[in-house]
Amino acid sequence: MDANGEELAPAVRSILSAARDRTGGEERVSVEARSVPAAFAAAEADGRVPVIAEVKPTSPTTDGRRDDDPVDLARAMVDGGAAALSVLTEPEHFGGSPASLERIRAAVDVPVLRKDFILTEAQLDVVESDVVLLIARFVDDLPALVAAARERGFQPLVEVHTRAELDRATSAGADLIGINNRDLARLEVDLDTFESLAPSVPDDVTLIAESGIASVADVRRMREAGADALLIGSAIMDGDVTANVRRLTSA
Ligand SMILES: O=P(O)(O)OC[C@@H](O)[C@@H](O)c1c[nH]c2ccccc12
Repeated sequence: MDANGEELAPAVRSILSAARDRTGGEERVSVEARSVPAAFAAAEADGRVPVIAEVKPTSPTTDGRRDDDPVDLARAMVDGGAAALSVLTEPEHFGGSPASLERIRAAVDVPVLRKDFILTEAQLDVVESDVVLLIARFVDDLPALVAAARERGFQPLVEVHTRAELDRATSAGADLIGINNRDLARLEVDLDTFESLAPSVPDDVTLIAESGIASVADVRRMREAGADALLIGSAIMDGDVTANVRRLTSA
């Protein structure tokens, strides 16, 4: 059971137990972050839908695995018009690594989000990135971790899936919020999640729709519901990533 009083999917329990075992960095990092709101505004000014394209070699809900060089994938996504990138650093269930993120961030000039299951302050010190994901459902002291991320120069992206988590995110001072359409208890995706929570998000928050966005119609649907940007993984990783990003950013 977790804080929501709901049993998590076995894959998610395994992810969390691995995350609890991972140590942090030795030294506190200090980041000069590339601005996410500026990157989204630049995409809009250029007529592109702001998309955060995700380098996700595999996942518990994906068949198979992509073994291309993550730097090649990242460059191809930027060529297709991605406003920012998300890079999985979770090694055991998503095929990611902090080293891939470091190489990708050195190779591109868009903001890079570190996608991982960060539970402790020391885990922030593993690698530099422009944005770090903090999952409201799993972080006990959200205000403390949001503050710790900002002290290091990161822009914290707080991920929520319910109204209660959204309230915790806003009271923790989050100004970059992602609504995850995937339910981590059952691993099912439902785009209604974004539509039902978005109206309760304060106007000054930069709001991202996450997961399950597969088509141009899905992109339009999330934009109409108030998404400033979209976080898209599987639909981009499946096939020609440049063409996929181009299609989804021109929606
Ligand atoms: O592949 P999708 O359905 O486009 O989803 C991307 C992203 O939202 C998803 O990978 C994700 C959302 N929140 C997470 C937390 C950890 C790991 C992964 C995720």
